[in-house]
Amino acid sequence: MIQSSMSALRPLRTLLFGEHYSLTRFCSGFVSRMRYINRLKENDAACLSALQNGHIFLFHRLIPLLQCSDPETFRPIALTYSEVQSVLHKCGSDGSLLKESILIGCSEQNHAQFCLDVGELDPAAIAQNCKGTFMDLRKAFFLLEGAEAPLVAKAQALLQWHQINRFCGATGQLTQRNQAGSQRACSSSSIVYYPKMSPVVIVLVSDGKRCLLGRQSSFPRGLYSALAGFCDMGETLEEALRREVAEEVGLEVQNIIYSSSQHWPFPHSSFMLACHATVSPAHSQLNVDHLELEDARWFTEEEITCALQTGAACRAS
Ligand SMILES: NC(=O)c1ccc[n+]([C@@H]2O[C@H](COP(=O)([O-])OP(=O)(O)OC[C@H]3O[C@@H](n4cnc5c(N)ncnc54)[C@H](O)[C@@H]3O)[C@@H](O)[C@H]2O)c1
Ligand SMILES: [Mg+2]
Repeated sequence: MIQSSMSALRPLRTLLFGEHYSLTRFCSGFVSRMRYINRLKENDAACLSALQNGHIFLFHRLIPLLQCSDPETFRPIALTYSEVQSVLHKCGSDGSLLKESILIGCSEQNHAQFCLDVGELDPAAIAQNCKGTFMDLRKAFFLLEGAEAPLVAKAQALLQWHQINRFCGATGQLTQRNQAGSQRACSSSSIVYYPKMSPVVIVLVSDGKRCLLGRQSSFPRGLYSALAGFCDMGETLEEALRREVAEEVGLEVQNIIYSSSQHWPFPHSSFMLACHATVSPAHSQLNVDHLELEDARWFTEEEITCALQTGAACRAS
């Protein structure tokens, strides 16, 4: 009975997932990778062994090493442990730096992935030996392959967190990291520190026909964005959203709908929570706080479509 219902499902499976679909592999691959990463965070010896068989992405003072396949596409360079060891030796390091690698994930081929900042070494020599180029992440972010941008962003965020959290806030003593780099602990206070993200709400406000975008004076010329702001301690997502829109443009929003979330590495890790919200057309008069925003305006769908298509600055009439 079970067998016959399974075979009845086969055409549907093939339709959904293709000829090579395997239920066992499809379900267990993700689960086993997540459990593997979790185990590496808790077991220093297992993590060290995974590093020796894993892939390592290099950074220099938080700038990722990338390979440019064509002017529009960049990819991070995945090096093996022995490749990094050889590059470090050529650049005058004894290789002990490798132990400072930080776990960032696990590839679909089950290779543990790590990042390492070689900030003390000559970047030109490293780049030449690896046939890559160090490129500021802000410039490279939108040129990276879809799945690789979040991995590089996560790596940079973790490296930065370790660099600025070397001391315990309670005792002033140096903290020690675990092998995976998923935490730092102070042996005097027993406080364990975990990588931190600040929750930020970002909201597209609509009056039914137009949507509201604003710009800070620090934005590149012509760039407008949905309104955003940090959540305060004790606030819900909805409270933070209502407060930010009220502060920045003087409107009271309704009908808040959560849309999606994203880690944002700049300048220090934020956890962006994206929402939609509305105001009634009768209450859409803006009262911009110019200490926070240089400008905020209502834009029609045609204006936004045109700006996105041409890549030009989005200008209101
Ligand atoms: N439209 C946007 O502004 C936009 C778009 C994409 C990403 N972001 C990200 O969202 C973040 C927040 O947006 P914003 O700058 O408009 O926020 P905001 O409107 O809350 O104003 C920033 C100010 O909030 C204060 N603040 C409160 N909590 C803070 C914290 N945890 N970290 C730093 N500052 C804190 C500081 O005084 C800071 O100057 C930005 O740093 C940026 O990385 C914003
Ligand atoms: Mg803001």
